[in-house]
Amino acid sequence: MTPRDTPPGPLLDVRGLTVRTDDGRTLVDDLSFTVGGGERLGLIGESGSGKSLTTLALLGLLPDGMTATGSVELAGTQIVGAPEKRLTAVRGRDAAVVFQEPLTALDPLMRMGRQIAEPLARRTGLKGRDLRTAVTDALVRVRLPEPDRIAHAFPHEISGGQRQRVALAMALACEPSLLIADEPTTALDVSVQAEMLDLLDTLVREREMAVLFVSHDLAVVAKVTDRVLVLKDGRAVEEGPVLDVVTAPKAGYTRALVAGARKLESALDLRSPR
Ligand SMILES: Nc1ncnc2c1ncn2[C@@H]1O[C@H](COP(=O)(O)OP(=O)(O)OP(=O)(O)O)[C@@H](O)[C@H]1O
Repeated sequence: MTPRDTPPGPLLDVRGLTVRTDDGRTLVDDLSFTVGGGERLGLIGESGSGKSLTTLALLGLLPDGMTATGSVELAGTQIVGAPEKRLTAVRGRDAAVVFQEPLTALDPLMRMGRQIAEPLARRTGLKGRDLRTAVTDALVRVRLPEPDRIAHAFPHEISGGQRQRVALAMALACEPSLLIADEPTTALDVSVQAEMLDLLDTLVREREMAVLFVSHDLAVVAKVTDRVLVLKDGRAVEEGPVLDVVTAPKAGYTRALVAGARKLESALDLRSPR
């Protein structure tokens, strides 16, 4: 990871984050949490609990008709209320996001190689043949076979699992300090899911990158995070080390989540020591 002049304190410091619609509905309610450099936090809750809106608010990407209040400091930059120019500088460099549906992040009319080349060129200044080599390397690093074929393909010409790897390669191309992964495996087949989780785990570990991992699936979160924050109806109901929350959940809602978590046992067995 390229060292940057980041101020002391957590990499991501969220205080009293609240998201309201223009017609007065509160969808995220007074949320506070931190993510330190290299730390992995899981954000968990069932559908509609406010996970996606929280991640969008962290990067100033809320849809029209919604407003965030409170404070989100990312690597020392205040995101809430920041002008677009400041947000553009932060996105990709300090935090990059991988969404559930990679097509959200990919331009359907641009070959995959060019899409990865753009952030790579911005960060490294590479051009021409060197840039092409760097693109191939980035595709190899996310374990894509036939990187040259993938680089020449359009998004619809490769599989969903391959697209998600390309989206991950794009997110990593800027070497962000924080990777936000919003249900990155939910749309994938179960076998592909496990590979993707393993890949994500390895790549962020190598880079000592912090991760905010968003999922409705406690088993998945238990595999890849250190700490977990449980959301219900836009509010935090519980937070703690993932093993504590899983083995001794305090809130009734968390207890129900744990009871319902499929394959939790096997997930914990597979959890690699950190
Ligand atoms: N563009 C929008 N306009 C109005 N309400 C919205 C919008 N997007 C989300 N919501 C509402 O905000 C609440 C939180 O949604 P959010 O998408 O953050 O939940 P989530 O936990 O990410 O769920 P899922 O796992 O299904 O994506 C829900 O009640 C949802 O209906």
